[in-house]
Amino acid sequence: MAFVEFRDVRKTYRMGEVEVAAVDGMTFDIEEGELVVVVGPSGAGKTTLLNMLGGMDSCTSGTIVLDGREVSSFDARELTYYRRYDIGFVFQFYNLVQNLTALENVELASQICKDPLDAADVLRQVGLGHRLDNFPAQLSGGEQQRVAIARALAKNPKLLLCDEPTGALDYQTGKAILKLLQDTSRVMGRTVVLITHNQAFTAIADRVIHVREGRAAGVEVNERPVSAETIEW
Ligand SMILES: Nc1ncnc2c1ncn2[C@@H]1O[C@H](COP(=O)(O)OP(=O)(O)OP(=O)(O)O)[C@@H](O)[C@H]1O
Repeated sequence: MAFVEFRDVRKTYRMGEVEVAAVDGMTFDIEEGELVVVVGPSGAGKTTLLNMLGGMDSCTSGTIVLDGREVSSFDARELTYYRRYDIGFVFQFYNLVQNLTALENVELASQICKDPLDAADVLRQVGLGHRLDNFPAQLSGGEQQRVAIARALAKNPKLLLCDEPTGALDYQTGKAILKLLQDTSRVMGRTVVLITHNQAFTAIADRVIHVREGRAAGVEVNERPVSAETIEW
């Protein structure tokens, strides 16, 4: 059994008389410790996929399994625990609490977890050891995204889910964040799922899931992923 399994997963939204199939029979596996890039055009179903994997949305049919547990059969209470204990989220816009320091932002997340990592240690790991006491407004965009990544990692999650994490960053800063996410998988051994519309990111992934019209149109295992520093777009 794979670490993550999606089996014929569907998500339909009803808008008046019309039903929209945001995800329309999606099947793929993810192995533990992989960096996975989910790529596809706007409207393909990437965010819907991520929301279901992260327990923020439930599927209409199909099966979703993480680490041997059937997430797709969880009730609302189980989903709350799942989001809290098992999943770390990183979004395009960092969503930090503005009146808390970098350290306090990370500690806030650790406080709701069972087995959190030390907040200062994780901030040092993401290269922010010298910024612990700064407020978000005193940090650059890239530094704020590092805090957001530290906040997600401090929960010691089974899965780190990232939705367009470089979308608001300039080219060089975006590359540095990609490198950090790649190291999060390679060095720290975390399973990282990154969604993007940028095809260039596929070169750094262990596994690439191409999403088109609500389906996994192709899944590639990349035998030789390149370092995030070397890609260009
Ligand atoms: N809550 C909703 N209600 C109705 N339709 C929705 C809802 N969420 C998503 N959709 C539709 O489902 C489809 C897939 O949307 P989704 O946001 O998953 O795509 P995406 O690949 O993440 O796109 P983008 O790259 O633009 O964020 C789109 O046609 C979208 O309009």
